[in-house]
Amino acid sequence: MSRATGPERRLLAIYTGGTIGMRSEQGVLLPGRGLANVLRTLPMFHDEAYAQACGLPEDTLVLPPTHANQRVIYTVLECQPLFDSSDMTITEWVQIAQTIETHYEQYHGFVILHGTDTMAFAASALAFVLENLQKTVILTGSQVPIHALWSDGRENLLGALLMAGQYVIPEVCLFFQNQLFRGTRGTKVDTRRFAAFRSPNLPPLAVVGADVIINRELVRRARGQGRLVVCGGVERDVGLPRLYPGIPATPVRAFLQPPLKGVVTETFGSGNGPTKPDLLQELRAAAERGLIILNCTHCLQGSVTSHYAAGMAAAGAGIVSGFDVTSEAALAKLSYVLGRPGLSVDGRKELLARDLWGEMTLPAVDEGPPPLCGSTLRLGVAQFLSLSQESDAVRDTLTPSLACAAARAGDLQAWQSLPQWGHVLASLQGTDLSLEDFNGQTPLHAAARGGRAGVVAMLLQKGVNVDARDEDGLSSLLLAVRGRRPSVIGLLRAAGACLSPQELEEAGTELCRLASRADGEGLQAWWQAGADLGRPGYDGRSALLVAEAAGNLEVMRQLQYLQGGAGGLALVGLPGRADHASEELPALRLDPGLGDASKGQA
Ligand SMILES: NC(=O)C[C@H](N)C(=O)O
Repeated sequence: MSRATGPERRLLAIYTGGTIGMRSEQGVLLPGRGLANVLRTLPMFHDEAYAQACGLPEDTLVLPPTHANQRVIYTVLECQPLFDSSDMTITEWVQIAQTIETHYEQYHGFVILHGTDTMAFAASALAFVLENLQKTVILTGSQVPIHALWSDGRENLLGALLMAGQYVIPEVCLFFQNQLFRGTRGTKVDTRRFAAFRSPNLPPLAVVGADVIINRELVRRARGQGRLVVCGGVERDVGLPRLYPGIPATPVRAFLQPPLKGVVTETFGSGNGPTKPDLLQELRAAAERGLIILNCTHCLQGSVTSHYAAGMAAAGAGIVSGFDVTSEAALAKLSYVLGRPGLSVDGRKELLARDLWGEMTLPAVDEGPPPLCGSTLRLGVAQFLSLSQESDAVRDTLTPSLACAAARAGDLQAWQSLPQWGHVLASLQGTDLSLEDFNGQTPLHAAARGGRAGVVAMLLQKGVNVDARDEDGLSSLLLAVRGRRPSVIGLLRAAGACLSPQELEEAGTELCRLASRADGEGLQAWWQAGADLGRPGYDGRSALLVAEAAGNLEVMRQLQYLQGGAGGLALVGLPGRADHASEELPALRLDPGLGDASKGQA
């Protein structure tokens, strides 16, 4: 991810329909034409004086200048026909992808105005079919038409334009209510509220408040170097049945018949389904015919596992686990994988089981040796760096990044034991332990972010600057808070690290967001870092009020306790692990009815 430079950024806004541009006719909402004309009348969307001074064409609009005095110039391409997104299919999404392909070289980024009802399906489909994507693509829309007095459309569209105009995030994303989600991770969760989307299994890529906070570690690198390619050959004969308790075998058999080529089954809990022999027999028979079955859970959060005998694994090896993929992304992935030419059934299953574009989290496997030792490539680099004087310049360039990578992997000890790293180690242990990588991050940032308490302790002991800020002004403490790293937070605080006045001020809104999501661990991290949990968010409400409004009783109790209000609750550190171990400790948890002796450990 990088910040876009240059005074003018050109975007193509593809308007496909959806509530954002709808008009009411005889009491119902219908897609409305002429969105660009509406935008032209709104000063936040168009600076007429600038457009005239530059002689911009009629169909081209320009936003007022950004903070960095950049201009986002955008052209609205209105599709014909416009859709309520309930009528959109993969055919339309492939057409949108082709439109992007046609105009790819002319624009820095793309915004797609789309109905919210199927926006998560659309974002997922685009994410799979746009290969070698190196520019930002953002879908947005609204719950209320943009021309209404009280509408979320203006904020969503402006946010999407500003994000696509100012940042190169080479992914298909979904922007709603100040949050930028990975397109394959979003899902619509509310029919009316402005916060209509969530990304239950992946934090947002960016959150927009007074500042734009980018979760850099989540943003994927541009895929491929080549030209953008649209994979139009997607399979349309795919289905998404949801199992329910007592589902008879007959409708399942009927559903699985040809020409269907693949299904995403929405199963219970962690991927379980009924174990009735006749039902399992239907699934097995379909798998043997070559029908591909991708199993995902109907739960909003969490992953398919093989913990239960009732798991779909009982149906035989034919079923592929979708882990924590959303149903929307699973369906798009199935269409994409089945549409790939020249693959065997097993080849397709193998592809489905892989995380292709960040759509799912694979279970942690035994990580083996830490990433910085043992790899042939890295040993090769080490050898190269320790060669001779000619390599000094290269070594100096690479050392900061290597130091950060080592710190993040928690691997300094293993590193020390490798003689080839002598050169690098010497510079790391020399005068400048605060070596900055290309993002301005120091090894302390990297270790804090990775939860490497052992490395943090070592670096602090060697006297690194505890308050160093990276290029975005972020401190190691803030990274540890965001990553919920209690041991690291403890170490940094003990070394005198403090959140900056600005970080403290912004904490209010973040605390409210965590409270609304019942994220006790996140709240505790802020508290541990010294944030005032009573600080109000952007709308003047405190986290406690937000938790109350959301009915999050446990969080209310936690907040009351942490703010010193409630009795009878205690913070309990996990036994025997409260010291500064070399790895991050599990978060402290709240247990009712225990003494508060361990609070100090937090
Ligand atoms: N809010 C919306 O956009 C809903 C509308 N029915 C659509 O998906 O097109």
